[in-house]
Amino acid sequence: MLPSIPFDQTAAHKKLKSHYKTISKKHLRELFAEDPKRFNKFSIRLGDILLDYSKNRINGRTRVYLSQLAEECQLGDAIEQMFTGQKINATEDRAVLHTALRNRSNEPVFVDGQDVMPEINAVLEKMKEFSSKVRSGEWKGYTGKRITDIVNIGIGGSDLGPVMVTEALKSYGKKGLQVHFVSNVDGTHIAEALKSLNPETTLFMIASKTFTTQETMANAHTARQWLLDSAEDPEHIKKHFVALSTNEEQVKEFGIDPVNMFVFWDWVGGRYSLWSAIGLSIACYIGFQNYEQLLAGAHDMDNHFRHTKFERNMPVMLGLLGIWYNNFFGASTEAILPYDQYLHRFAAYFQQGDMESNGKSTGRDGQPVNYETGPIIWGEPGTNGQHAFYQLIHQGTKLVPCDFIAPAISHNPIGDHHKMLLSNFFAQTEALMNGKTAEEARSELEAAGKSKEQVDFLTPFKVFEGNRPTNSILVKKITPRVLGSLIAMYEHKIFVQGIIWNVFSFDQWGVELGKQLANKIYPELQNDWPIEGHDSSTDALINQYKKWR
Ligand SMILES: O=P(O)(O)OC[C@H]1O[C@H](O)[C@H](O)[C@@H](O)[C@@H]1O
Repeated sequence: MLPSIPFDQTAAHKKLKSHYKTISKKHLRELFAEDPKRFNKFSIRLGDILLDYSKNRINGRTRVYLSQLAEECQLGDAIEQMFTGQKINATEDRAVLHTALRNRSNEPVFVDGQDVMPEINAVLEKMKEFSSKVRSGEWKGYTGKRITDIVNIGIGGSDLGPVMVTEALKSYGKKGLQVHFVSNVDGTHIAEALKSLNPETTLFMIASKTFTTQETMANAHTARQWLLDSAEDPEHIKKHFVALSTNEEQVKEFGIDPVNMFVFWDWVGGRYSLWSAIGLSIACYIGFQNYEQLLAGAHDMDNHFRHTKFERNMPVMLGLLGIWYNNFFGASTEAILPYDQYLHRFAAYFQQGDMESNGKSTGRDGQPVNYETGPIIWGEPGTNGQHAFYQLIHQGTKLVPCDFIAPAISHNPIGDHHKMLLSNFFAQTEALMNGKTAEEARSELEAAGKSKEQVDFLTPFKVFEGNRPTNSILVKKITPRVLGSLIAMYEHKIFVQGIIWNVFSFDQWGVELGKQLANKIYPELQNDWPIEGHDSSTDALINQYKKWR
């Protein structure tokens, strides 16, 4: 059982609160001037990943207090509880073992006294065999042709991870094999996906932990009908449908041969499932060896997280810095800004990862928390974001701590593109930190030949306060291994924060209400009679819809 320690009542919280009064008056420029070794002090290197967190509004003392906060909240014990299969997801009475899925050491991990590694390895072996058959063309469709297109049908965690990773590792993708993702119950999604596909060469992966999710089941049935419209004989389904799920009964009921089922377990959270059978589309697309590298990268980060003291621990420091801004500076959002077009779904992926995990307001003691918990996560790749929303980050009234991520080596070294991209990456964090003083703005305007009146008028608009905190995550190259480490780093950051905020990070009760209400309204839409019984707004909207459809 995880401890339940209200974080705002810890001694470290008190210290941080009064320390904040000093630090918040300091400009990052001053902090850098005071300490020439700042980068050395506040950066961590792990293999091909460098985390520079020196451009944060902290000094050595801040880090000491933040680490004390983690100690007081018994983070170390909580980490051990997760890795050793304790049922830390208490509201669902489940262990949390995505780390076992990528446990390349193969050391036993026990749940209820049973080692889970043999079954994990068996599924990985099955994924290896299957993916190599699909890639080599040995796996054939109902007319004997090789598979050219994989359609993953799933939503939430059964979609976002595979989408993000296959996009991020596109340069490792197999030629002649396309992956498509259908998630939305909006018929447009599947209709558009199927438009260009040939049933003879298309393989569907029905990805659903529960195999009861409305959207996924609706899309899966539509896909099955689409296949049968051409293949006719239901016997052919087994050549074109596989299931990735924990629910064997429902898979059978749908008509997928259990031989074509890739299982995982209730101790894999949906938003942490790309390391499980849910990763099959990834393994087929980039090849099993590369998929194993992804797992290995995550395992590297797992080891680092589990065995490194807090002050040198990437996920711990990222988590603590997030708490520093969220709970002491009052920042309510965090931006993730990858300077890598391949990572264009990275922020979207962690919107679910973070917001579904820590978007909670009940403490582990069952009491409402009276402090802020999970932030709003958002972001887009640079440099696009610079021309869209960076104005607010630079000069708006809100504090937006940002993570900047970039690879030193591009997969597409065309001309000077990468140098231009990276010059923007470096320039942005520098500008956010330093800002521009009124004097600097004035002299720039004067140098540009502006009149005295123009200089007086324009100067206030050209001033940048700076002092905007950023983390820079510079990696050598976005390889499967580096990506695996990056994903695991953010997963563990979320874990750290959930422990300290005293919430349960691995359930998602908040998603249920919408589902329940939609299920109630769905039958009301089956006829054209006006309805009543909801509030006046909902009644009127439904009735207008019935008139218009
Ligand atoms: O994999 P499934 O059982 O179909 O669930 C898909 C998704 O359903 C819900 O929205 C949950 O909140 C998500 O965490 C989950 O990933």
